[in-house]
Amino acid sequence: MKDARLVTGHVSTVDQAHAASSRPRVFRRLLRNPAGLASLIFLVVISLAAVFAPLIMPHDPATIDIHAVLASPDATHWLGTDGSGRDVLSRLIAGGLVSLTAAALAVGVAAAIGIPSGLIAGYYGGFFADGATWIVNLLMALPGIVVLLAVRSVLGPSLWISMAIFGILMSPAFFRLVYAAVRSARSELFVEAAMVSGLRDSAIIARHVLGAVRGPIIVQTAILASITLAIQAGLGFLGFDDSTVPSWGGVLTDAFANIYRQPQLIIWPSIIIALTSVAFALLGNALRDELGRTTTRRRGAKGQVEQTSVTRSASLTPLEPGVLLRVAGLRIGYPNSDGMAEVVRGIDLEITRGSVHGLIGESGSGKTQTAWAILGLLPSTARVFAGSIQFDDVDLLDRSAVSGVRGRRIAYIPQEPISNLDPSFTVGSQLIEPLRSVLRMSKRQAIARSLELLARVGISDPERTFHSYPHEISGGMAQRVLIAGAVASNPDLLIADEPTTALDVTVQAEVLDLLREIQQDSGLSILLVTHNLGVVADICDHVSVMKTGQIVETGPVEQIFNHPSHEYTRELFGSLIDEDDVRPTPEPSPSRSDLAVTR
Ligand SMILES: Nc1ncnc2c1ncn2[C@@H]1O[C@H](COP(=O)(O)OP(=O)(O)OP(=O)(O)O)[C@@H](O)[C@H]1O
Repeated sequence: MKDARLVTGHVSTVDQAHAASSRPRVFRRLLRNPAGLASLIFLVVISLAAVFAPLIMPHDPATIDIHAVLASPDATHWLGTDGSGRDVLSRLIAGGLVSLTAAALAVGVAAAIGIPSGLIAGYYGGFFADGATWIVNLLMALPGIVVLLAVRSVLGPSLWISMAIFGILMSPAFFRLVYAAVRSARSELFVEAAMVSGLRDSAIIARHVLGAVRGPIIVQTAILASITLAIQAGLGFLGFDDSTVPSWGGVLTDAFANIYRQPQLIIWPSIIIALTSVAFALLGNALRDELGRTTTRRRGAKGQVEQTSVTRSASLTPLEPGVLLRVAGLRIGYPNSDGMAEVVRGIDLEITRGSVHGLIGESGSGKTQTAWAILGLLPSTARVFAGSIQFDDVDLLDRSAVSGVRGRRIAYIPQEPISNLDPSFTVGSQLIEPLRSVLRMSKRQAIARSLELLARVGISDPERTFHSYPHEISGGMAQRVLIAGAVASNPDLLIADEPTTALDVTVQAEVLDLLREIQQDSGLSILLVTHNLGVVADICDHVSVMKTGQIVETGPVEQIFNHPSHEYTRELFGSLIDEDDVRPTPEPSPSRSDLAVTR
């Protein structure tokens, strides 16, 4: 069952990663897509004609010729003349600039409002999201045409004002799309990993979240441009635009007015508007085909993790010498229909400097909740209603304090290595990112440090791994990469949550050896969350046994293994006999003989 889950997850991630890695080739693939290529060529030609209109128009589009009113197409006026004797071809060419600019204005206004608000609301949630959603619902409920009529009666007929208002009315389309995509991207493990690595929210949004919504935004823009062009022509027909400025809508209006006297006039603006709208829609579809695979991202195995809203409840006292982390009387709960479901029920835990402390217990016993509480990354719905977490002299229940040490003095190694790497970026790019923004290294320094770290975690070809995408490396290598990233800042405490669960048995052994070697070389402390007594026996100095939110037994590994005092611990030992995933004794690996993390 566990294997099936892992295999499924791996395939999914690889597929996405593969799609993501080919993003730079999206444009080339678009050119190979017949509909994409045709629509792109058409739109480029139309845009160039609009921009260079003064050079290619055969007549002045505003010149009225009362001797040639509603003339049929001939050698002088290729598409005939309108009701005022103006050259239709020239007016269509000149109107292209107005119509395309007006469409761009509406889409630009919609994007400028909808995208940032969707990003902020999706990423932070809370009051802003509630308020923004309320406004969006209001905008969607407004009858657009009535609003435009009201604006016209107050400000007069102006295509630009009408399109700007129309842009505001269309902004919910962007908001809802971006909001949903960001909520989804927000729960990706690689976004959580970026938070744990200490990156600022703005950097996470710009790099990981915006990347996830970029595809849908491009597609939505193309579709809205198509709609806006049609609407713009309709507005002209209803008399919302300025009749002195040539536009496709204006030409269409004139053609309708003279439909019985010169029916062919209706053909030209209709064709150009329809073709341009279709070209935008086809381009959007082609882009969606190329980018679509990268937009549906797999949700992480853990629940959605947000900045925790915790309540401090205990004052801190100095830690005894040698103690690095002290958790005292910690209680965590989640509101439910019965009041509060307590998932961590008053635990005490001490981690001494330079030791490996195992936190073991059955699934659901509260191990991960304890680890996330230490990292300050509990879900927003979690309530810490008693206790304290003190790391050196830092109160980890203080949000601003914990973000100051997370990614610097406290690092984290997750359970599913591949899912914790963003498939859109190379390994190297993800390693240098926190080094640059958290440790303020120059790009050159960060690259050198990353290569050095990759070598030190036993990767035989650091240069190649550095330039690889996550789907191009194995799970074991990905975990080594994450370990390299975690120890990059020379942390004092490393929290490893089931770091070997997603790996096969031989790789598990290698990763455990690596962790132990790094710990011994650098003297950092490790809190190792696991459900595997074999892992505890392998590398832990101390162990705390958790059951239903409580620590039932704690002490040196030898003591607990030789003289387990709690019945539950004895049961765990009983089950160990049945376990088939106890690691074999590893062969010494020459590639890691030179492991040493510089401090
Ligand atoms: N967001 C949440 N809302 C409500 N309950 C939650 C939430 N997250 C976790 N829990 C509950 O908290 C309890 C402890 O979960 P936790 O993830 O810490 O268990 P665990 O010991 O790490 O288990 P595992 O080894 O399976 O990861 C579980 O009963 C779980 O259902």
